[in-house]
Amino acid sequence: TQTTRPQRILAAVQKNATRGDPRSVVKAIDQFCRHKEWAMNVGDEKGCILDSVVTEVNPATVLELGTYCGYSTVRIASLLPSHAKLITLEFDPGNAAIARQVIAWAGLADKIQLVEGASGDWIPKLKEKFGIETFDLVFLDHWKDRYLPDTKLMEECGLLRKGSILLADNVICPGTPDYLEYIRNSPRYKSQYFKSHLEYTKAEDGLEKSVFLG
Ligand SMILES: CNc1ncnc2c1ncn2[C@@H]1O[C@H](/C=C/CNC(=O)c2cc(-c3ccc(F)cc3)cc(O)c2O)[C@@H](O)[C@H]1O
Ligand SMILES: [Mg+2]
Repeated sequence: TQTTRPQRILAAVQKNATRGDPRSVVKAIDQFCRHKEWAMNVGDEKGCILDSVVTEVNPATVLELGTYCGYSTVRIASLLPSHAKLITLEFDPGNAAIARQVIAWAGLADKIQLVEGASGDWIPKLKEKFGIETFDLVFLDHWKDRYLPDTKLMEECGLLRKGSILLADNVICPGTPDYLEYIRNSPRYKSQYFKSHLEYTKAEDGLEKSVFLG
């Protein structure tokens, strides 16, 4: 019977990556997606920008919206300080199951809390459920038409503090026009665009980094 793309990505990790070595997991997925089968991971080029932001922010608390196969989850968690926590939300059970195994292979399960559910349902519960005050860094990479409503929801739920960083993937391709318009014109954010390319292609894409001003 036919496997799914996430299942094929996991197989590539288990075949080519070293258990407990997050960078080898990242490399195995990038090799597979560049040479065998494209997939919507943030990828190696935008991944380097993600790495630099994570390193600069050195966050104690991270929220990721849209785990998919766990590529960016592993990439971010591999750079976090020992006490730091990453919560990642994924509502597709199949994708969540694959991501858990990718995260386990990387040896990062103790740093990552994968919550199987929809961002709209879970954002209002994160404080009480996980004892989170605010997030130092949020990585947005889920359905593109949900970036704006979920950002407003995070504001309303008091999950952002002065200095919290939002990093959004795909602001050009597929594009998040309503989010960009809001975040670039709001007096409550200072934004910066990092021009790059759509993962594993020559098409333009980029990341938008926004600081919440309180
Ligand atoms: C809405 N609330 C939500 N709560 C929890 N999880 C959610 C979610 N929305 C989506 N998800 C999950 O995130 C993932 C979805 C990601 C959506 N990403 C994209 O559509 C995307 C798409 C492209 C893309 C670009 C060009 C192209 F030709 C085709 C695709 C590139 C990317 O980098 C992308 O991130 C899935 O695993 C889905 O189940
Ligand atoms: Mg993306």
